[in-house]
Amino acid sequence: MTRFDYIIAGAGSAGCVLANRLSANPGVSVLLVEAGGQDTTPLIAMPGGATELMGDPAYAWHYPTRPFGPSQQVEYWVRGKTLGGSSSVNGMTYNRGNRADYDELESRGNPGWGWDDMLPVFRTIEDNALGASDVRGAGGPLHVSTVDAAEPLLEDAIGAGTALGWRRTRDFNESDEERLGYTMATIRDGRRSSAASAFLHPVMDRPNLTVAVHTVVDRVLLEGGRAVGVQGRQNGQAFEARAAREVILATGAIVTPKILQLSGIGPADTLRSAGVDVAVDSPYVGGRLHEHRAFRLQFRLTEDLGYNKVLGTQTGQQAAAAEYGASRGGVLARPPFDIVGFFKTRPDLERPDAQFQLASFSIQQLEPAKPLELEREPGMMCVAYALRPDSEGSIRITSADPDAALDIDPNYLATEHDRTTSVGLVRGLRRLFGTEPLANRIQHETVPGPGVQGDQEIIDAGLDLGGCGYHTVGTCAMGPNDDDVVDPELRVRGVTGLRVVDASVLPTMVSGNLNGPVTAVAWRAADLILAG
Ligand SMILES: Cc1cc2nc3c(=O)[nH]c(=O)nc-3n(C[C@H](O)[C@H](O)[C@H](O)COP(=O)(O)OP(=O)(O)OC[C@H]3O[C@@H](n4cnc5c(N)ncnc54)[C@H](O)[C@@H]3O)c2cc1C
Repeated sequence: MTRFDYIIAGAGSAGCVLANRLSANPGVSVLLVEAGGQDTTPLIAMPGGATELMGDPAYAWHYPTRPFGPSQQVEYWVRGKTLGGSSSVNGMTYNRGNRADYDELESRGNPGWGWDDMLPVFRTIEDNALGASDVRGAGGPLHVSTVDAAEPLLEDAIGAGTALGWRRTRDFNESDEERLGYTMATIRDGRRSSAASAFLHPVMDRPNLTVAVHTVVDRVLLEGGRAVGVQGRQNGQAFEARAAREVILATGAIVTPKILQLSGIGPADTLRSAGVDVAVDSPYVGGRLHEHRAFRLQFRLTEDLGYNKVLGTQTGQQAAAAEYGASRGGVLARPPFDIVGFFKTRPDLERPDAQFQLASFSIQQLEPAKPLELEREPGMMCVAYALRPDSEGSIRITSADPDAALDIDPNYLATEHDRTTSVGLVRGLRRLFGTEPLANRIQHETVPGPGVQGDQEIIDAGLDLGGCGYHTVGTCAMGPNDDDVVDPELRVRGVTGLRVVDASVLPTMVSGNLNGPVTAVAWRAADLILAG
């Protein structure tokens, strides 16, 4: 059996940062364990490969949820399964969330997580093409740029937003007002900047860092109330490794609570009914889950504009690939969503409560765990969600067998806040698409369609035709109370030598997409771990 100072489970957004930071001291040995394989496929570096990767079981996990909504559909929650984790398959939109999000985290009893602590972290990790400023970083490992596209259709969409009073911006992270513009993304010069390319590959040759791919962690080894290692399978064979200092779970907000529960740390009733001995009765492991419910709107265009024509046929795809190969340019060098915007669903709000992302293509009805298919006719798609949902779902094991399906209950739109905000956001987006100069480009709404008008109809359509935001948080949330899963230093309560560092530690949703925030959480967590 092998022994290391630190074992990090999961080489995703958080795990790659931790591996980089913890192995910086050559006197410390680090094992990074990843269930997926190497990230060598060119589809990862090419931004346009994201939609293909999401449907490919070699690079993505597909976790089924409980049936929900009017049609009792089962939804598949996608996560990255390779070095870089979800940052290798995600949509690359770069948002950090705002001052108020982090200040709230701190005011809930988590010292050191407020904006004044986190802004310097973001500035350290960023290499923003807009250059350094009071609120931006340059020269850091993570490449970020605003992917402009001076296309008439997109310009008209931005024009409609500014006509509604939303500010046009090139840096969404500068302010928290109503704003829209071309997507700021973890892309530079036509290449994705994943957590692996930014933080892991540059240090892979350190002799004190071991990276074990195709290695699944099933359980944390506990001895006398201390985490002493991990147990799992490597290429199908039993695998065990020991940690002299700490085990750190960074397997993401779906799997980290699963591993804790399989290790006997979780709600006693869940563990007992799954046949797992209870080591620590920790009631909120897997609970307090928050996820964005993304509503989808689609529109038919009056002219043959947008990407359906280019990417909807094999010839068009080949031409786009040739353009990308020749110059790393064209549509495949862009993030899936061209425009991002934030707005208020009610004028009296202090800050935006809705986010949308707009693409100049439209998709056929989603099929579980299948690549997206584009429509043939010209269309635009918009996905949007209530920024800070407070409905609480859960993730529970159903058996002591690590291969058994999880019980994932999204519990979407369970609160009045989430329902009202979601209805407001759909109405706000219809206003955007009905405003000139964009209105002139729109023939009609195809999804959910003009017949869907009442509040309940809008909510039902969002549940049946929308999707998850891929932003699960809260399942091992930090907090000051005895029953919070981890303390503000991300140590798992009830045992020693064990931390959680990934999206699951955030007790509330940050206002936006999650890759940037998780990267920053991991950077700060590394400081805490190194400080002992
Ligand atoms: C399809 C998709 C699109 C997204 N789009 C965006 C976007 O545009 N912008 C944005 O900011 N955010 C986006 N996100 C969200 C963001 O990427 C994630 O929130 C973030 O990457 C989560 O980081 P993490 O470290 O918590 O987990 P992950 O990055 O998911 O890492 C977890 C890692 O653990 C590994 N693992 C899982 N189980 C085991 C096991 N048992 N043993 C060992 N290893 C295991 C996984 O393979 C993975 O590599 C998207 C996410 C997805 C899935």
